[in-house]
Amino acid sequence: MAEGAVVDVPAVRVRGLWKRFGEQIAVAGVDLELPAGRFVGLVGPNGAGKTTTLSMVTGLLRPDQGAVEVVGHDVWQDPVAVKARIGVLPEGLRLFERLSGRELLGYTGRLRGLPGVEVDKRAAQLLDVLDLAGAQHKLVVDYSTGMRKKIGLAAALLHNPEVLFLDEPFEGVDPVSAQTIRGVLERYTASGATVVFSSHVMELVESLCDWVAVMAAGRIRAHGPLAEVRGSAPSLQQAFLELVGANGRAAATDLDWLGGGAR
Ligand SMILES: Nc1ncnc2c1ncn2[C@@H]1O[C@H](COP(=O)(O)OP(=O)(O)OP(=O)(O)O)[C@@H](O)[C@H]1O
Repeated sequence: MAEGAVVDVPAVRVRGLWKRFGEQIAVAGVDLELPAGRFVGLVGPNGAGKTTTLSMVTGLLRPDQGAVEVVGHDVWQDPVAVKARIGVLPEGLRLFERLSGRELLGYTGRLRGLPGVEVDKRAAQLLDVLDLAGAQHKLVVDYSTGMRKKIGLAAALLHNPEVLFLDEPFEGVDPVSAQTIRGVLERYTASGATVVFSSHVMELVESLCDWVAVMAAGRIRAHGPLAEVRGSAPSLQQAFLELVGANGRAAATDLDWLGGGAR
């Protein structure tokens, strides 16, 4: 970890977090502490509450109850301090469609208060590394799904945040670009910064993350160093299935009408 990084202050501290949508309790009392300088994976089945949790942690959604601190600052009492220190690539990212990728980064950088020369330098480097240089003058509305993820990631990294939150960052991204993104993120965490990302892809989480939080039905089922969460299971996938109780779920054998035979 880099000298001078926030060693004792966790990157994220969540206490008693709750969120209900009508009858649906999406997040049911989450307590979580994520150490700084880690590559953290937040995993869980569909509807587990990952996106709702990340939205509350990043100040996009107000919790019903509970407190969140990011690098020691309360998200809801000191939102400006938190937002200056984080980068977010949310699910269903909304971008300014009528700007080119280059213009979008220019605009984001100025909003972040960076000097124009610095914005230009960082934008050019990010576009280059993420293989978007050739498309930098295209309007964002004409970008593919993967290109949108990449320009969103560039915008989230531009101000060199202390903590980067990514919701399904690899969805729709081709394998070559995924490898590039991995490289960028590994370099970023090696310098003491923290990445928190949600994913369904266990192999990816297992190969990238050194810290994992498993969520199911609005609660944290396990969290800690990857090896600890995996325990004696042969893979994170297996540990995950055991933790979320999916092993007993009705198997596809019930669908005996599916496939050959009578229609
Ligand atoms: N705005 C909303 N209004 C009503 N219900 C919601 C809303 N957002 C989330 N939910 C519900 O809260 C629960 C948790 O949803 P959430 O999107 O946080 O899960 P997730 O773990 O991110 O799922 P996935 O992996 O499928 O993206 C689900 O039951 C979902 O239907």
